[in-house]
Amino acid sequence: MSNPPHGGVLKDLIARDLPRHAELEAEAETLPALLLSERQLCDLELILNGGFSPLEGFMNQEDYNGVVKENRLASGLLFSMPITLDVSEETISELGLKAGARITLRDFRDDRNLAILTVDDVYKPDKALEAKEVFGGDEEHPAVKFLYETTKEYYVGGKLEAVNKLQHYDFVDLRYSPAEIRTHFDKLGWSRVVAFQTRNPMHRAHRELTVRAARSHHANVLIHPVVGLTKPGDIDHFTRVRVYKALLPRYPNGMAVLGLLPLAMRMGGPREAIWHAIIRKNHGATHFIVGRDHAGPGKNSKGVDFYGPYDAQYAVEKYRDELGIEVVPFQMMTYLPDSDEYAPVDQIPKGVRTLNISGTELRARLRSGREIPEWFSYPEVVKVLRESHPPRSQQGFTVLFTGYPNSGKDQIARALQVTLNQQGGRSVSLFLGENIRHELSSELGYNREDRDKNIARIAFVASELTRSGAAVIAAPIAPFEKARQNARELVEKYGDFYLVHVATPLEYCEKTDKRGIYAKARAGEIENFTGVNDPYETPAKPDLVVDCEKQSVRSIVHQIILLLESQGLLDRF
Ligand SMILES: Nc1ncnc2c1ncn2[C@@H]1O[C@H](COP(=O)(O)OS(=O)(=O)O)[C@@H](OP(=O)(O)O)[C@H]1O
Repeated sequence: MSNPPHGGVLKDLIARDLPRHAELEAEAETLPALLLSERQLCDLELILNGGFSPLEGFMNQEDYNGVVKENRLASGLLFSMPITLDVSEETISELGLKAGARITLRDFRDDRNLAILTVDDVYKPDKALEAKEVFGGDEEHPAVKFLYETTKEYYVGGKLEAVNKLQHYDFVDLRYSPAEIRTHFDKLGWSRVVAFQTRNPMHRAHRELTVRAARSHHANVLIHPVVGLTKPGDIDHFTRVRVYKALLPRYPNGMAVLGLLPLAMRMGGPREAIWHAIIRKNHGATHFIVGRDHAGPGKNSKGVDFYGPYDAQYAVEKYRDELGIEVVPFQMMTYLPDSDEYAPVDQIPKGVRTLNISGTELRARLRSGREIPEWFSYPEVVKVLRESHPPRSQQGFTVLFTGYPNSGKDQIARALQVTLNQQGGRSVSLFLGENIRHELSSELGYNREDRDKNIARIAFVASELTRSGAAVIAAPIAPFEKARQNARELVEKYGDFYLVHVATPLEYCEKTDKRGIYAKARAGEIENFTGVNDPYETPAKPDLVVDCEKQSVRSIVHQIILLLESQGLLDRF
């Protein structure tokens, strides 16, 4: 038998409402509909499948106030995280949201009807209070930023009736609802289960920690990673799940199960730890590991920790009697090279040597292709990480040339393409100003708005190619600083971006113009011609400045190659 759910009854609304499916589906089609955001969908999924039991819907004002102020629902039951459905004033009037109204909640990805909400109340939350009480109030806290920047001004409370499950297309076999995982535990004959929450890849330390927890509590292990929303910048869940799958065979046979949790984390430290424990209890776990700085977002920009390292552990300890799931506090595990074992940091005798690789160090090693030792992680785990974090020599990048017409940027761009092709190892895409005007921007002219659009399109394509590991060489005029800066920001999400200012003087560009295009512009036959009757903004922070009047194309290309080499992009293994 698994642990009873929070409040005693698993609120599996999908199972409850299945007998009325046809009727509810028909009604859902007739009601005003609200398209849910990604975060709202995560919350909805866990309300519908009972992961948030005893909730049967989004919180009304009474529940919300109780949870914000004292971690309690109106019934008095412990609950630490506000689960609310936010809407704007326009949506309230568009959908006619008022007590008693019924609306359909839809999935924005496929327009499927997921649930019908019967409105209990519509209320305006005190965001400052929520920010302070629930998350600690620091304006840089990701959940506080989300609250102020993304969350709408009103909340709608009300119970839900389930119409359809959310559709998932990734790792479907590993997604267990609470009822499914409980059945699975029963099948395996597990009655004591210690759940492990994670939003990071797992290495040897995590395997040791979970096995120790299992050993000391005579339990089996549920590896229960979050695959909904985690902290921005985290390793994507596709990579992480492949890591967990690779790690699983390293557990003694039959000891551990991997199940994915579609939770939208808030990074709420102590509040979140209580919430996580309740969710795991609903999934049938009897024990829950709470580590150092559990669900904490780290430090703010001043280097101050959002939470103390053990705040989460104190919080769960405070409610231990009513949580109904035993919390297993854990210290960080550290490697002891002399005995080739892992031990909790607080149990290491003075003078014993320890080794550790921080997350930052790990990322640096992945980037450079440097060794990741077996004492830290398993080769099969490292292999998965390396596949999604290729070394610099296999990462994509973009070189954007900017300069006057006939500045020589096209010749340099072509020569650079040939040089990179000679080196091999990457696909190289070349976008000359005129090709792009022909293929991608044929309807655009040369006023500022159109030029900005042209550069934005080049940047979009360049960013996608950079993401997939290609080298992109683009050579538009790109006369405006803002558009160049936007291009940089977009590409840098996925790889390196280098701006090369081809600063050949205008007179020289004009003098050597064999196409006669400057002459036409001077004769008034071309409007908005850069350098003649349209401005060129000199780049404020180019990565390189070159000049075709003074330098040969060959020497300029060599300079660029040296720049790329210095950044590790041309290394060979
Ligand atoms: N009005 C006007 N101003 C500037 N350039 C003009 C104009 N009309 C046509 N051309 C020719 O169009 C070529 C491509 O321009 P771009 O797409 O690079 O311009 S921009 O970056 O969008 O500003 C560019 O060629 P290259 O310099 O060879 O790229 C110009 O020769």
